[in-house]
Amino acid sequence: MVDITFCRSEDRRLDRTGLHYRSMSSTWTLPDDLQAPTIVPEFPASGEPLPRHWSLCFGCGDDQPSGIQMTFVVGDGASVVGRFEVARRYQGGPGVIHGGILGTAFDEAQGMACRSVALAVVTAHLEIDFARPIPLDSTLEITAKVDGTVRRKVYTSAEARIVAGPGADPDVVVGTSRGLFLVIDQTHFEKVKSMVDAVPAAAGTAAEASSF
Ligand SMILES: CCCCCCCCCC(=O)SCCNC(=O)CCNC(=O)[C@H](O)C(C)(C)COP(=O)(O)OP(=O)(O)OC[C@H]1O[C@@H](n2cnc3c(N)ncnc32)[C@H](O)[C@@H]1OP(=O)(O)O
Repeated sequence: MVDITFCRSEDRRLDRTGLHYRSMSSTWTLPDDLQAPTIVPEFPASGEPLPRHWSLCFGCGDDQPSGIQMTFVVGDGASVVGRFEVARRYQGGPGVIHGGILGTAFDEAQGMACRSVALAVVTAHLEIDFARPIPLDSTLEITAKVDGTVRRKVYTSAEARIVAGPGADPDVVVGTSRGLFLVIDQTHFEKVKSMVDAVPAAAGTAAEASSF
């Protein structure tokens, strides 16, 4: 059997403290013309809750019972801190979170961080390193930030830690992510907004869907 520890190149190895996790990504580079994030006035102050962006969203919607219902507070600068419980229905491998659920959480958190610089964005590219198994029944915290912008492009990154329940250790990074989001305008959802759960008035309005 191959020991993958010895197959990793230097920049793919984990720091054993878990504190200084080095990215495994070979494709992600920040552009030379990256601009520092300019925070929009609508973004709440550090420590304030950041409301869900859409009530039916699988990541944060409180009218979406099948979703992971992440909650957020604003962090320092262009950052957010999101949390959710790793429910047993999110199981992938025996006893641990499904990778796609962790992907959802990163997508949601990095998208929410983009609200510091833009009113609406969509994900264009997302890449994840799964660093440690994440047990069911744990509470996962995702810290996400905007690293910078180039025109409509918003470059983000995030780290996940288990902060309560099985495996809790806030000093260990259990996953990391990098993502590119694109700022959109109201026309982006024009063609699909009538499809919103077939009952937009019950859980959110078409106007709300337009603003995402
Ligand atoms: C603020 C509220 C948000 C709250 C959180 C939400 C969390 C959840 C977010 C989601 O899950 S959104 C759902 C998943 N994503 C989508 O459905 C997006 C589907 N894709 C698209 O609609 C379009 O591809 C997209 C809007 C992303 C880009 O199309 P555009 O026509 O607007 O972009 P364009 O082709 O003009 O490219 C603009 C720039 O982005 C670059 N770009 C676009 N897509 C890229 C990509 N995939 N990878 C790398 N670069 C990309 C492109 O090269 C170019 O760079 P330059 O400005 O330097 O020339």
